[in-house]
Parts: sequence; C-alpha cells; structure tokens
Amino acid sequence: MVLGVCCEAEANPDAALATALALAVVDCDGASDSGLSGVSVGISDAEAVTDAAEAARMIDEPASLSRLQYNVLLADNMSEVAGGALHCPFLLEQGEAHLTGTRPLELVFSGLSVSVASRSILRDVSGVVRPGEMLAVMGPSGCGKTTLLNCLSGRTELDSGCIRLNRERLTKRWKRRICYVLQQDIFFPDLTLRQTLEYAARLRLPESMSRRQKMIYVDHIIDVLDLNACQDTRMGDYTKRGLSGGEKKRANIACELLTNPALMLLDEPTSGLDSHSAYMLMSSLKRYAEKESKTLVVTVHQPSSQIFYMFDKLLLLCNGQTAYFGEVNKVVDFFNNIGLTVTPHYNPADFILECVKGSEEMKEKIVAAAKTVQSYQQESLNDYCALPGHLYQHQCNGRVPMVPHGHTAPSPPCDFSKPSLWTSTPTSNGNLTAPNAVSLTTKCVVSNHNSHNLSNHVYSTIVKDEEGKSLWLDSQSHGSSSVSSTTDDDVRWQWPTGFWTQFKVLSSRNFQESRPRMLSKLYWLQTIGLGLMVGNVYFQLDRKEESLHDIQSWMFFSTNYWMLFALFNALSSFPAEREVVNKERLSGSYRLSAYYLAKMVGELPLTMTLPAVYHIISYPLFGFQSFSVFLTMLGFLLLSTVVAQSAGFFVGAACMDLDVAITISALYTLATQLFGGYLATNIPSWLRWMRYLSMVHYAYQNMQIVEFSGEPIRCAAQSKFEVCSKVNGTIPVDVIMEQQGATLSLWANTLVLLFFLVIFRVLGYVVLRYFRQPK
Ligand SMILES: Nc1ncnc2c1ncn2[C@@H]1O[C@H](COP(=O)(O)OP(=O)(O)OP(=O)(O)O)[C@@H](O)[C@H]1O
Repeated sequence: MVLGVCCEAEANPDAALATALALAVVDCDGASDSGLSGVSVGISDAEAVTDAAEAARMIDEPASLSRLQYNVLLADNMSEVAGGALHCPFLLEQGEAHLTGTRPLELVFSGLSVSVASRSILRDVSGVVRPGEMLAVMGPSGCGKTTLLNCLSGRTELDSGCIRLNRERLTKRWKRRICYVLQQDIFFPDLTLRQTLEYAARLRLPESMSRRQKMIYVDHIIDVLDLNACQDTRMGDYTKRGLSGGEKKRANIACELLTNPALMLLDEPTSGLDSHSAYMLMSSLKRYAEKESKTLVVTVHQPSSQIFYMFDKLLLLCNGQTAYFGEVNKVVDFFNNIGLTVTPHYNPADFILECVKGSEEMKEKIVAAAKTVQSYQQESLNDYCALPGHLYQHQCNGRVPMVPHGHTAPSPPCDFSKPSLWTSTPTSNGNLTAPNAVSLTTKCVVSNHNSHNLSNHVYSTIVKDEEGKSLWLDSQSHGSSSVSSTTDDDVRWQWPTGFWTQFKVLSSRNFQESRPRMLSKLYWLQTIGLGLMVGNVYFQLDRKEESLHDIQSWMFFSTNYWMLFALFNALSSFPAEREVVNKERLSGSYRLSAYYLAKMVGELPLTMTLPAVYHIISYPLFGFQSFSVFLTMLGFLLLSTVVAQSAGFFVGAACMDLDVAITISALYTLATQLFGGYLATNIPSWLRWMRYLSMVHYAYQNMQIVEFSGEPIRCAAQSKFEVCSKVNGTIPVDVIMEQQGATLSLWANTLVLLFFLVIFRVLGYVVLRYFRQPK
C-alpha cells in the first residue's frame, strides 16, 4: 500500500490529512473553507490511513476544496480503507489544482446524417455506448466509419441528428475532453517516442502533479503499451525512418491515454499491427474500458474472431447507413434471421463484412432489417435528444439543476448501475426488444459503493491486471477540469497547465524539435562555405571610394541573403507542424498564445546561429575594422534576420498551401530587393513609396551607417562626390546615404524594423487565432 498525500494546511498535519481523506468520505456539497494551507503530509501505512479516514468521517464541516492542494498516489486497497463511501468526484473550485474525477460517460447519438458536397456520407445513424463498453464500428472501406468518429468528436458538422454525452450537448468543453486517436499518426518526426510522451505529459497532466510523478506516469504508459524497446527511437516520417507503423500506432494511443479520458474514439488502432500485437492492444483497451468504466468507440477493418468478441456492441455500416446495431454476440442471430447463415468455424466478422460488401439487393435487405430493429429504439432516442441538454447536467455535488420556471427538475441519471437507454436484447427472431425507457428519476449521485468506483473517482491509482501488472496509473481525467455549471456554454474551460508552464514546455519542445531542421548539417556546410566564399570574393577591401561599390555589395548580399533564408525557413515552419499543433489545440492541450510565444522564443537562438557564424567568418575576411563595428553589424544582421522571419511566420500561417506561400513570399522579397536601394538607385518617383515597405531597405541602410561611420571612405583622386574637394579627403556617411535617397537615421531605421517585427508577429497570431482554427 502506498499513499502519499500532499496537503497545505495551517492547521496540524493530522487535520490536513484527515481533511484530504474526508474528501473521499463526505458529500462534496456544501464544502466550506477550513483554512487549509502550508503543511505536507505523507503516509505509508494502512493503519494510519484507516485512522485518518475515521477521523475524516468525524469532521463536521467538510474541508475547503478551494484551498486544498492534493496529490495522491494510492494503491488498490485504499478503497477498502475508505469504505467506498464516495458520493461524488470532487471539485477544486478556484483554480489551484483543478482535478476532478472522470465521470463515467454515456454516449448517445441519434439520427446522424452528414453530407459532403451534396453527397450523403452518413444517413440516420444511431447508437448508444455506456461506460465500460467498447463499441466496434465496422464496415467496408468508405462506408463512413471515420466520418462517424469525426462527428462524435465534434469535428464534422451534422446535417441532422444529435449527440449527447451524459445528456449534455457536445460543446467545446466536451470536445476537448474527448480523446480521439486518429488513423494517421501525427507527430514531430525528430522527437523520440520518450520525448514526445514526456512533453505530452508535462503539457496535459495537471500542474498539481510534480514532474517526477508525470515521468512515472510516462514510464507506466510506455510499459503498458510495450514500447520500452523503442522509447529512444525518433518518431520519423516518410523522409526519415523512425518508429514502425505498429509502434507509432501504440505511441498515438499512449499520448491520448496520458490524459485518461472518459470517452475514447479510436480510428483503426489495429491497422498495421500483426495479429498478436493487435490482440494485445485490444485486450489492454478492453481491460481499460472495463476497469476504469471508460467508453470506447473503435473502428476496425477485419478483426480476428478473438478481437471481434472482445467488443460489447457493434455498429455495422453499409454505404453510410446502419446495417446492424446491437450486441456483438447477437449479430450472428440477426443475420441468421434474415436468411444469411454463417458457415461454421468461419470468422463472423469476415462473414458480416462480406455480406455488406455483397450485391445491392443483399445490402438493401440487411439495411431494411436493421431499420426495423432501429425503429423500436428511435423514438426513445429522439426523446433523449429532445431534452434540453443543460437541464440534465450531471450535478453530482448535490446542487439543484437549473430548471426553467414552471418545470420540474428531473434528476440526471448519474447512477450508471441503473439500466440505461438502450439495453438491446435481441429476441430469438433477431429483433431487438423495445428499449428501456429513459430513466429520469435515478438518483443524482455517483454512489457505487464499491472499491472500483472509489478509486475511479477520487484517487490516482495504479490499477493492476490479473497478473498483477500495472495497467493504468491514475483514474482521473486530466484533459480538463470543471464539471458542472448551469449551462453548457458558460462553463469555464480550465487548461491542464498554466500559461508559463505551457510556455516553458513548448519553448523547450520547439527548440528540440526545430534544431535538427534549422541547424542541419547541410545548413552548416552551406553557411561555412558561403562565409568563406563571400569573404574571399570581397577579401580585405580597402575603405576607399574605388571599393565603395564592393563594400556595399558585401553588405547588401549579406543582409539580403540572411533575410531571405530566415523568411523561407519560417515559411515552411507552420505548415510542417500545423497538423500536430491542430491536433493538440483540438484536444485542449495548451493556449495558442503560449504556443505562439514559445515558438518565437524557442526558435530565436536557432534563427540567429547561422547568420552569426557567417558573419564571424566573412567579416574578418572582408576586412576587420574594429570590434565594436563588427559587433554592431552582427547585431543589425541578426535583427534583420528575425524581422524577415516574422514575415515568413505570417505568410506561412496565413497560407494553407506551401506553394502559394512560396509564390507570395518570392514576389514580396524580390520587390523588397528591387526597392532596397542597391539594385536600383533611380526608382521612378511614382514607385518610390514602395521603398518604405522594403525591410531590406532599412536593414541595408543600417549596415552602411554602421560601417561607414566606423571608418570613413577615402575619396578617390577623381571623386564623383562633391564633398571630396572640400573636406578632409573622406566621404561623410550621410553623403553616401543621401546619394541613395536614404534620409533616416540609424535609430529611425531600427524602429521601423522593430515595427515590422511586431506587426508581422501580431498578424501571424491573429491569423492562427481567428482564421486558422483547427476543425
Ligand atoms: N471531405 C470530403 N469530401 C468528399 N468526400 C468525402 C470527404 N470526407 C469523406 N468523404 C467520403 O466519404 C466516404 C466515407 O469516408 P470515411 O473516411 O468516413 O470512410 P471509412 O469508412 O473510414 O473508410 P476507410 O475504412 O477506408 O478509412 C468516402 O467515400 C469518402 O470518399
């Protein structure tokens, strides 16, 4: 037995401990502040726990939930100690730890119809999945399985139909709490599996867990999904070899399991796995669903009969219509009853798939039979959906649900031990019996007084399977926090971690993920080669009028090259990570602002490294003047590079299509070069304003001001500068600048560059926030 409780209490430790345990044994309703803050308590002995639990029972005033920070690791016998007297998952109200138990979740979908470009993809598809159940969605390729999951996760809009999660509508809050394991495995290819999971844990597990606990969690998930051997292998993609298809699939599931969601939607989790691995994976998922009362919807192609019978329910689709919905072990009867008999020893999954891939006549027959069955249930489903979801929110803290004037408040059906909406019981003739009526009078208390539910709702647990191997750590959903509220829409969304944690983790991930891309061996070679080449072309230039053109071309080339380099690199940066970021944003892992800021900061050192190396090589070859000029020029070169990177971020964020982004950027950069002041000095007056939009112009001017102020250019014998006949034999810097029509000072140019930097970065954020929201 292991129990660690971290409480903060200004009272004595025992009281703090008792209070923590009281949470397990008192009704959460009416929690009042008992002034907890500041003491840590740890117990490792069952007797002490029993005593404390007893003490907790005697507390008159339930503890303040708002000021209690707790973190509990509890072994499986804790439930016996506390006697299973849990009444509800508890809420920490004011944002300190924000952990809530995962409520078991009943998923009901009714009459779902979807069409794309006037083609009907799903037609009137309905079903119910209860906590602890696994629903298999099967059907031939293209029948609409993925579309159905997209609907259930809220990613595809419905033409008609309804989806209810514990009677609530599928709001943004729910969408972020549903775990959707996509068919495609979307990861950063250069991170290893372990790094990927660690970052996911640090982002998605609550702040109240220490980093060590999060890492223990990661270890368990790796262990459970048998990913130990490949944990240090990079994820890889189609250009770089990394994890195998099956390993990636399991990694995908592992990332989602970290948050321990109540509802998991898995799109073909077994594809690409050998039969043994597929079996092992599905049995893990099955155990998970059963032990943790999770609701699982899984699409599968051609499961083995062993896997097939692991499912509780089956939804068979045929051309977007329901061909069967009901218990898996009744499907053979259903087919028998319509005259389609399974050959003995034949895999029933293969058989039914062959039937729904058969002739049109056969398909129609199956769909018609399924409709007959469905009509029994449809009415109740319609009633269910007609209920205004927010009236029936799961109010397990004893508060009265909000009810419009003149209505009686029915209690939400929190008790899942009661029969639910769709207990399909096929009769001997294959038809399903009429469903049980929706129970609106069940008690509003999650009060299964059994050991499982205690652990399920309150404590982080290490659940063990029959062989004693740890399966899942923790029973709490970390995907989000707040549970109850008066309406669907006014629920405050609480992020699993705070802004600064997200910023820190994402900056570090961004740095790690971008480094191989931004500082590849090829780029190093290119930079060093270019630095040497340019340095030798403009080798030790004398600061005299005869060399002026070459000096200016070194500056223009250097500035221009690094600005273009940064811009085009940034351009491909968003498209490359868009899918991963969209996936993470959809699952509510972090704020966009934290991601955006982290991206800017995380990539900053990487953006600056290569131009700095180039400058260090080429400037001394070009002709070292003084250390201060060298450093100032480096500073301005880096500033110009970062400004150009901002433009690249903006265009990359705004354009979904990389080709379009490249075309727009090429046009913009070529124009900025033309108006930069070096290539064309006599710009027609009506086009001169374009110069002020050219970032290169300001950067190039600054380089010249710094260089020519440091060591003035000596006049030639036959100087074209009038000033040479009067002053000192050197050309003042402002004369050179005026000759190019540039009148701004060093600081004015710098301010304009900073303005570009801020504007492009803000625009980039606005685009991502309002125009590129993941769907
Ligand atoms: N955005 C879309 N535009 C046009 N057609 C679409 C779109 N999305 C899906 N479809 C079509 O809808 C049908 C169902 O697609 P879906 O991906 O749901 O099938 P599936 O059963 O998951 O297939 P598979 O088993 O091959 O993954 C397919 O015929 C597909 O071409």
